[in-house]
Amino acid sequence: MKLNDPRLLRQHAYVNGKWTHGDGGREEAVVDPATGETLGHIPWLEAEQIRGAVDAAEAAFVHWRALRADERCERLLAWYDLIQANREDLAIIMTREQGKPLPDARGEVEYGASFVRWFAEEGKRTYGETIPSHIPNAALGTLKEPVGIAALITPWNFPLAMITRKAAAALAAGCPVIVKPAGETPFSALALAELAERAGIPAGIFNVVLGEPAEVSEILCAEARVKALSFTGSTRVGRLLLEQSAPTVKRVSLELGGNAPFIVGPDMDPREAAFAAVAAKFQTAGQDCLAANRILVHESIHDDFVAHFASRMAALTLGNGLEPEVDLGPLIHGQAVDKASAIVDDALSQGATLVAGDQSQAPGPNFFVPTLLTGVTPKMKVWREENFAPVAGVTAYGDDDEVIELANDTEYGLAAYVYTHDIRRIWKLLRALEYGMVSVNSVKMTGPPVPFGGVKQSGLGREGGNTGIDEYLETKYYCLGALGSVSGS
Ligand SMILES: NC(=O)c1ccc[n+]([C@@H]2O[C@H](COP(=O)([O-])OP(=O)(O)OC[C@H]3O[C@@H](n4cnc5c(N)ncnc54)[C@H](O)[C@@H]3O)[C@@H](O)[C@H]2O)c1
Ligand SMILES: N[C@@H](CC=O)C(=O)O
Repeated sequence: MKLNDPRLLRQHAYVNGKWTHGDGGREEAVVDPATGETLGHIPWLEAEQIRGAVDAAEAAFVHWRALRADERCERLLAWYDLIQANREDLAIIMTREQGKPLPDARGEVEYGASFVRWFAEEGKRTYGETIPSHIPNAALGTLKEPVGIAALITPWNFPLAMITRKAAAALAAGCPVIVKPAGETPFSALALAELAERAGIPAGIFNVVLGEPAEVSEILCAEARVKALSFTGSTRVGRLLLEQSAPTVKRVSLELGGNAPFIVGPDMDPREAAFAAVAAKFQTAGQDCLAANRILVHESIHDDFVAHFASRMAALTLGNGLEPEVDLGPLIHGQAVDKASAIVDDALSQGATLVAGDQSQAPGPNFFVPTLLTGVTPKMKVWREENFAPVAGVTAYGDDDEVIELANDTEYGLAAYVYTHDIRRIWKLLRALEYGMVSVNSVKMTGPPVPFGGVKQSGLGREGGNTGIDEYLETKYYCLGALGSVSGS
């Protein structure tokens, strides 16, 4: 891989400020999903080494939490500056290991860095409260204290931003972190570790452990010294980790799967709505928790919408993300392609219509040609499951009550899109949709100030915004009694 700074491509775990081999000699290859080329190898750490990361974090916590908030802020801003200074290398690493087009990877680096700057500042605003006392001669209040060691387990679809959105909040709050990135995309995490070290974040505060996923997660969940677990990934694994964290009663934050409805009202210009729906569906080749999977179009404009959607979709270029003009890269691996094919086959066997999506045109084994299905119904897998592929399903509906029922007919509740200019309809849908985030007439909805997260089986807690740091803080109540006469208490 050609980088301006080759030292950013690390092939070791990073524990207690040291680049670490696996004691057992186990390793995993990291493969470019566009070409099948092996980009490098990462070690799998053994159980004792994972516990060693917890020992290191425990020792380092004492000093990190004792720093003033503005001192932690300085280190985080130095990290932010280094991420920005190395953004092109970080984007290349990401495109090679994840497959997304280079402009999207640059966008993710920018997005990921923005959380570091945001939380560097938020760390200075972890205010406690003064409580009007009901106890004579006492002063009551709260302090905010770091929860302790945080384990951060992250997915492969956003290999950098899903780490910084958690790690920056935890570090700003005064917590050390142990990051377990996805095995498919470890190099972005390791490059972040290299830059954290250069930024002066002390040994033991930002650790990256690598290993067999179930093994590593089990150890981190079972460790009583790990006080918080923040996971982004599938609902299936999220449930498992929640269960594994129960015996040690951890603070658990879960950012899980989505199956977003995209609702188009009868008043919409079908072309405008179709272009927006294409943008909301095909980002990261559909491998996005916010992907507009279930497109619900009012029956009066359905046919026009579908025609515009199909022609916009046909203009998307599928290919290696390093090549210019590519809109969609590959899927992460062959199983993802198999899953997408099975979902399309299931829909067709139940009566859906394939408007476009000729897989014989795929430029390589991990590529999936953007696919449009109409006549999608709630019985189909393309409705029930998060397809995580460039497969769009369209369903016609008759009125607002019907579309609300359809949109909520899923175990997921992450994000929903609404396209209409009718203010009464907007308000009705906004209130009735069972989602953590509702975006009206805008595809873009995320960013540092946003409380990102889902309801139902899409997760627990919120990341980002003015509450994201709370996931890593404990509230300590104090009662100072016997103070003598306290004016106003
Ligand atoms: N809500 C959000 O903010 C958000 C953001 C990005 C991705 N996601 C979701 O992530 C999923 C895609 O990512 P993915 O395929 O990497 O998810 P995944 O659940 O398979 O993996 C996520 C992480 O868990 C680890 N893991 C996998 N199996 C495990 C097991 N049995 N025990 C413990 N750990 C295990 C993986 O190595 C990885 O680090 C989608 O469902 C997507 O919607 C959600
Ligand atoms: N696009 C999402 C990631 C989901 O996969 C985000 O912005 O967090």
